[in-house]
Formats: sequence, C-alpha cells, structure tokens
Amino acid sequence: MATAMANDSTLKNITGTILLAGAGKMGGAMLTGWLAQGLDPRRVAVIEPHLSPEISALAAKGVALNPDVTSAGTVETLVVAVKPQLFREAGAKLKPYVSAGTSVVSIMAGTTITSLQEVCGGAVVRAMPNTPAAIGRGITVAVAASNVSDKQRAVADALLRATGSVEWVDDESLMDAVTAVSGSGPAYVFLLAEELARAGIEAGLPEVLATRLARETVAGAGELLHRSELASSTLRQNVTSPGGTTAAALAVLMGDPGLRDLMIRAIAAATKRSKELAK
Ligand SMILES: NC(=O)C1=CN([C@@H]2O[C@H](COP(=O)(O)OP(=O)(O)OC[C@H]3O[C@@H](n4cnc5c(N)ncnc54)[C@H](O)[C@@H]3O)[C@@H](O)[C@H]2O)C=CC1
Ligand SMILES: O=C(O)[C@@H]1CCC=N1
Repeated sequence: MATAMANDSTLKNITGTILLAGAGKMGGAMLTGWLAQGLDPRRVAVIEPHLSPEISALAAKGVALNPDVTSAGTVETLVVAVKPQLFREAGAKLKPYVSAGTSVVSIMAGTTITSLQEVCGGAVVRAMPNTPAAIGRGITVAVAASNVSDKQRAVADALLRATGSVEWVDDESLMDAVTAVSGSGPAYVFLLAEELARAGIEAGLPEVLATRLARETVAGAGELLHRSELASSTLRQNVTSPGGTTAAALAVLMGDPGLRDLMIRAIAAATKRSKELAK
C-alpha cells in the first residue's frame, strides 16, 4: 500500500482550477471539506445542472458555477462525482476541460480507470469515499493510473483526505469489494439502527424511545470503536456476560444462518453490482 504524499499546505498551494462535476451528496461534501481545509474558493469551479441553494451561495466566495471551458482556467484536477449511469453523457461534456496536465479524480462506483481514460482522458485516479465524509469522518480508497505523477497524486490525496482518511491501493480490481464494504457500508449501519429500533418496538418499547435508544447505541458504539485501540471482537466480548442477555442475542445473530452469512451475501451482491456498473 502506497503512503500518502499530501501535506497540510497541499490544498492551500493549488494554483490551477479544481473543477467539481456533480455537487450532490458526495461532491457537495467533498467541496465543503476542501474549503474547510483552506482551499481558496477562487480555485474551485463547479459543473452542476441542479444547483442547490448551498452551492449557489458559494459564488459569493468566488466559486465559479457552471463556467464554460475558456472561463474555467487551467483545470489542474477534475473531480467527477456524477452517477455512474450518467457518466458517458456527462464525461463527453467534461472532456474539453481536460488538458495534458489535468488529473481526473473519479468517485463513481464501478467506473473503471480505462473508461475514464477513454471518455475524459487525463491522468486518472479512481476513488471510493463514503458519506461520513460530510462530517470529516469518511474513509476513501484510491488507486492511480500509471501515468499519474507524484504531484497529481499528492493533490488527489489532499482533496480526498479533506473528508477523512485515505488508503491507496495498487490493484484496481479491489475497488468493487471496497465499494461494497466501505462505500455502501454506512447504509448497512443505518439499517442496523432502523432494525434495532423496530425490534425494540416489537419488544414493547414506545417508538420514540426505541428509536432514540437504537440511534444512540449505534452512534455510541461507533464512537467507542473509533476511539478505542481494542479489536471490535474484544469490544463485543466486553459487553457479553457469560450466560447473560447479550450472549442470548448473539447466539441468534451468530447462529447458522446468521449475520455472517447475510453479510457475505450482501457484500457479494454489492460487489457484483459494482462490476456491472463498469459495463
Ligand atoms: N452516496 C454515496 O454514499 C456515495 C456515492 N459515491 C458515488 O458518488 C457519485 C455521486 O453520488 P451522490 O452524490 O450520492 O449522487 P447525487 O445524485 O447526490 O449527486 C450527483 C449530482 O450530479 C449532478 N449531475 C447530473 N448530471 C450532471 C452532469 N452532466 N454534469 C455535472 N453534474 C451532473 C446531479 O444534479 C447531482 O447533483 C456516484 O457516482 C456514486 O457512485 C461514492 C461513494 C459513496
Ligand atoms: O450505492 C451506490 O452505488 C453508491 C456507491 C457507494 C455508495 N453509494
């Protein structure tokens, strides 16, 4: 696994344009992170057919909204955050913004480096973030094409790191499983909160109380996992008194079939879908 090369001043020292295509949930979260980390808003341009009030308001700070190719300046990095299904159409319109020195950082699920090179050109970094990026607690996995320079990789690293931590891999084929585990992963955790609440209601709790208990339990356990040095299995064992209530519940969850089987099937389905999106 390659080490990160960005440092604290990487975003502040950017001289070209960072062009974001698609300022929806993920693109918008990344943009917020860049500006919070000191990227000059005048270095940022956004291509977005449906501008939200929040993104529109950034124009007052100097962010260029839907600039044409000539007014966008020299695009140092194009960040593509549109839906993969729209990429062929959107990418063709983005290509004129890409010049010899442009790096193209894509966060689209499934879309391969080869497709990105075909449609947009440029030096491609394929990345997979997740929605905790919105609070600076995302995790992103990135893989660079062989023509990405050290400097381009450092800028990509800084742009991705503005929303959380970054892991670089050398093998692009890992990205489908990465997408299944960490890209989609927050949804599984939110589902856990939903189902824990539902089961609490089933067990007789008032809905408001069950919902609050489930939400705070998932959030608190997540924060403990984040802050603790202990393995998740140890944290689990620390809750589990021999012959107690947790052991009774875990006998169900860890039974056969249990959560393990369900999770393997879920991750396999997401991995398969990521591969399909490449086509
Ligand atoms: N939502 C998530 O948890 C994650 C999403 N991703 C990837 O991020 C990408 C964006 O996903 P979301 O932010 O969830 O979707 P979104 O629907 O919130 O954002 C996509 C944005 O692209 C805009 N758009 C549509 N056509 C465009 C065009 N031709 N040019 C520029 N912008 C255009 C849309 O108006 C929208 O604002 C997808 O490729 C997805 O695979 C990656 C990791 C996690
Ligand atoms: O569901 C999706 O396809 C995107 C990629 C990872 C999370 N959301």
